[in-house]
Amino acid sequence: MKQPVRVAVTGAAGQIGYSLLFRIASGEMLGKDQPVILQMLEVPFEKAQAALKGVMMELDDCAFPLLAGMVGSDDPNVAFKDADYALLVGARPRGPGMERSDLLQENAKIFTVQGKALNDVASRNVKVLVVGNPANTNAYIAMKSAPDLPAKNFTAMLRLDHNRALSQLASKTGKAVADIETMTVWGNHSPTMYADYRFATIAGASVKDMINDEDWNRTVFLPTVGKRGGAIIEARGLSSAASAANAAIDHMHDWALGTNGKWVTMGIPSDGSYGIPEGVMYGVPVTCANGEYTRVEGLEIDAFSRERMDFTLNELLEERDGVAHLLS
Ligand SMILES: NC(=O)c1ccc[n+]([C@@H]2O[C@H](COP(=O)([O-])OP(=O)(O)OC[C@H]3O[C@@H](n4cnc5c(N)ncnc54)[C@H](O)[C@@H]3O)[C@@H](O)[C@H]2O)c1
Ligand SMILES: O=C(O)C[C@H](O)C(=O)O
Repeated sequence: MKQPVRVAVTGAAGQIGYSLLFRIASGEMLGKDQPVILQMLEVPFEKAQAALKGVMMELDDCAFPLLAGMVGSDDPNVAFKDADYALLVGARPRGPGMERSDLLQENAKIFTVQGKALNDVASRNVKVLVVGNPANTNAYIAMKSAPDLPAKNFTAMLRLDHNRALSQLASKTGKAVADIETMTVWGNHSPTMYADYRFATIAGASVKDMINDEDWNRTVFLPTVGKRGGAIIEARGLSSAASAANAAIDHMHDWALGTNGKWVTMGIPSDGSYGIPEGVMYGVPVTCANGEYTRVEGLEIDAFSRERMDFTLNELLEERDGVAHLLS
């Protein structure tokens, strides 16, 4: 049996937490041979702490063979202690009619505190995934607040957008989701994201040629994928939870266990390639192996793609400027 690893999850009593924790404890994230210790963080309010206790009681009641221990806390220094993985979910979610920028200031403060705590107490190899919105900028803030940890350890979740794009393409082409390869989503997890199927293939054939409808790409596909989060909020009255938890599982699973050469999308700090300034937390195609991600390099960027990639970049640069005062 492997030694247990420590998985910290913030916002553990929230909607996404409720869809996420049981799957981590059952081995869906890190493998059916990997014991885990769950270290769960919630806000220091009676209602949230009581709800967290209830979640922990239910985790107990599942008698998961891989659940080697549990910690519930309102202190980031306890929840992140020696953490090997940290899923930063806890944040205020967007309600109907709200844009992510409305949440920026409020949530930014959370991620300076949590970045510092990760810096102080987490494993030096901790893999951090930020889910709480605005995810890219929150990940950027956490990374900047943790100067002693490698910047590459901090990532933002674009996987839900990636999965949404796959489903739309499967439906359009009448093919199976599992058969679609080399799809990506560039930029910010927001409606400005650029879901790009120019390189995507199904059984070696080009998806772009198969669809052969640039108007559909621009007027149906891109807005559908980009605004899907808002559409779900309108329909449910709450932001996506099970699909978001599923994407978080996919992201961490692939980062830890590898993608066998398959492309997935991760928000990672830019190295300056594709004209994205260094350090910006930007969605790009990656492959994963041996616990590391590697950016897919050298893709051709045409004029339309450049425009879309710069548009989402500019939003990220504005968000970055909006939180600069918290990082000085
Ligand atoms: N990146 C994505 O693709 C994606 C997708 C869906 C939702 N989200 C975001 O995920 C976040 C969580 O969504 P949810 O539906 O679970 O919300 P929720 O309100 O149901 O749960 C959030 C939980 O976080 C807790 N929390 C708030 N601040 C905290 C802090 N400082 N430390 C620890 N816990 C804290 C709250 O008490 C609450 O229990 C939101 O920001 C939402 O917008 C991101
Ligand atoms: O848009 C939101 O706030 C919810 C979430 O980010 C989503 O994409 O479903």
